[in-house]
Amino acid sequence: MTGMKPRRSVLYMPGANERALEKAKTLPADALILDLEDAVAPDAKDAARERVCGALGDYGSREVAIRVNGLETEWHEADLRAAAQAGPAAVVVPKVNSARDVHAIERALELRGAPQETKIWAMLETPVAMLHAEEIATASERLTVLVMGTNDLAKELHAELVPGRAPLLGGLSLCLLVARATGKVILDGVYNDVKDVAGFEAECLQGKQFGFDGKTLIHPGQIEPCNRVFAPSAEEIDQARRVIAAFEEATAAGRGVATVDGKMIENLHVGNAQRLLALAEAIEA
Ligand SMILES: CC(C)(COP(=O)(O)OP(=O)(O)OC[C@H]1O[C@@H](n2cnc3c(N)ncnc32)[C@H](O)[C@@H]1OP(=O)(O)O)[C@@H](O)C(=O)NCCC(=O)NCCSC(=O)C[C@H](O)C(=O)O
Ligand SMILES: [Mg+2]
Repeated sequence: MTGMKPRRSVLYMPGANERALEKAKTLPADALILDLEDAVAPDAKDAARERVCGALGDYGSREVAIRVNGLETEWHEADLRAAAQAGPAAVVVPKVNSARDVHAIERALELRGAPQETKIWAMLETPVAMLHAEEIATASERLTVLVMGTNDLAKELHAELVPGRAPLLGGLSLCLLVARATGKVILDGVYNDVKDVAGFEAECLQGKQFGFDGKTLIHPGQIEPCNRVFAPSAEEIDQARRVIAAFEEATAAGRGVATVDGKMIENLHVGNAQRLLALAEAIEA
């Protein structure tokens, strides 16, 4: 678990919005996605591409990704060429529907000389992607992160975005199963109402309880609550330390099981406790 990267809060910024790109330098999001897709109007695509690719060096040690336009669009080719040359931490690809799509991106990045450090983050946001999630996740070693696109998914499903997200839970669960089965990081979708703090926190908590590694965001005001919810709390850290200590003690005494606060602890609980402590350390660092 060394080298674990916190990705509690991953903020989208419209690539055409100079003010937002500037402001993000001082924002405490774990990672940033400079967007060339939905947040940029067609007339502004070329200027946004140039601005975003030129801005990459300005965000310190944080992961900075570029979201390109989708494979079927007229801007995709130019976006990918520019991103490959700029060498962001990742290229975020919207509306990935198959392993073939991932292979096409991988080939294009290699042909255009993208550094190996530039990873692929695939957005899962269509019904077809839900059905192909496993083949997408396993299509390339370069693909390290799955990103839920819950607005597009709701649109494609003809579903409503309601508190608790009942219409989306099947897709969210499926993608989480795939992420965990294939060892990929997975980020939850965005919450559109930037003024609804309580609703946003409730959705962060739901995402954390599901097992998401973090959440994608659209506004600076969402960063602090998101970081808080997705970080291990002081109680969770204390509990994890006690689980590890109790299990070590049991093992030393020749037992394979222990109890902490009256609850059974086995080897499998130790793995989770170690992961939680590694995340806490990575956040601290
Ligand atoms: C949602 C917004 C349009 C709201 O804009 P606005 O009302 O102007 O916000 P504020 O006035 O409250 O802004 C306050 C200051 O914060 C800066 N700001 C705002 N948003 C960002 C941001 N995302 N990153 C960095 N900085 C930001 C403003 O410039 C103000 O700064 P200052 O002047 O110094 O006070 C707006 O927040 C916005 O455009 N958000 C991002 C939208 C976006 O990126 N959308 C695309 C990604 S989401 C998506 O595509 C979903 C997915 O694909 C799916 O299918 O679900
Ligand atoms: Mg989308």
